[in-house]
Amino acid sequence: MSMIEFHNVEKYYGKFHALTNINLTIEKGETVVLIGPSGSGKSTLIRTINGLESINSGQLIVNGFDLASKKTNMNKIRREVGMVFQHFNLYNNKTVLENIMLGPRVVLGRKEDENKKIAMELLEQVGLSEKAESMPSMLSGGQKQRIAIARSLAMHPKCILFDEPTSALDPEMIDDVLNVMKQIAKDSSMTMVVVTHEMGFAREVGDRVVFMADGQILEDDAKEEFFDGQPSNERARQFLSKIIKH
Ligand SMILES: Nc1ncnc2c1ncn2[C@@H]1O[C@H](COP(=O)(O)OP(=O)(O)OP(=O)(O)O)[C@@H](O)[C@H]1O
Repeated sequence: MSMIEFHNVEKYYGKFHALTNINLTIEKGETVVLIGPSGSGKSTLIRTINGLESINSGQLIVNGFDLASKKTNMNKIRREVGMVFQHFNLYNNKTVLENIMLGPRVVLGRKEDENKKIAMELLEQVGLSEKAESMPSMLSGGQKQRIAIARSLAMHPKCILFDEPTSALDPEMIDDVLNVMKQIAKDSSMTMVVVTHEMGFAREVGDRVVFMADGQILEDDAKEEFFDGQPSNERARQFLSKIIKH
């Protein structure tokens, strides 16, 4: 069974056609990088996977569950599919440790000792053990994003969606966050869908690159094909040469 399957998916915002005939299958353990110009529908696509946006037609299956079916428990989908946002979305009135422990305590009922142990291990994994008792306002953007990643991992998701996780960061913070993401990508059991312009990340740990424009998927290639060959789509080629230049 694949982790994510889009079949002929359409999405409208009012009359605006945001996603057109999306067909995309993502296997368990794959890291897929989604690229494309601003407004091409990348965020919309990624947000349909955990139900933050609904679809208008077609079929979207996540870990075997049909998201359009009333029988599907969306809370279960959101437990299994984590999300990391551009602007972190941490609870600013809670310590770093509390930010990480809250979801597992409330949603999973994880016992306090075990919850704390897992949270501390994750803080170590993202290189921020010494920040456990800090408030998010005391952290840099890159540190906040690493905490947001740890918080997502604490739920033991099967899949994590990353929506431009480094685009709000100062350049010197970006590598710290990408390194944490690369570590996660190397864990072969985790499925990752990443909207990013960081082609170094795609080259190093991506399995596939998907190019979108105007709400459509115009290119879906294995990484080697995308970078070492040439995307067959003209717009994808132009986009690639533009982002690689900058
Ligand atoms: N809630 C909404 N209501 C109406 N239109 C929307 C809404 N959200 C997004 N759109 C429109 O849908 C299109 C796709 O937006 P989306 O955010 O998915 O693109 P994107 O590729 O992620 O862009 P960016 O790289 O700038 O974040 C855009 O034209 C946007 O204006």
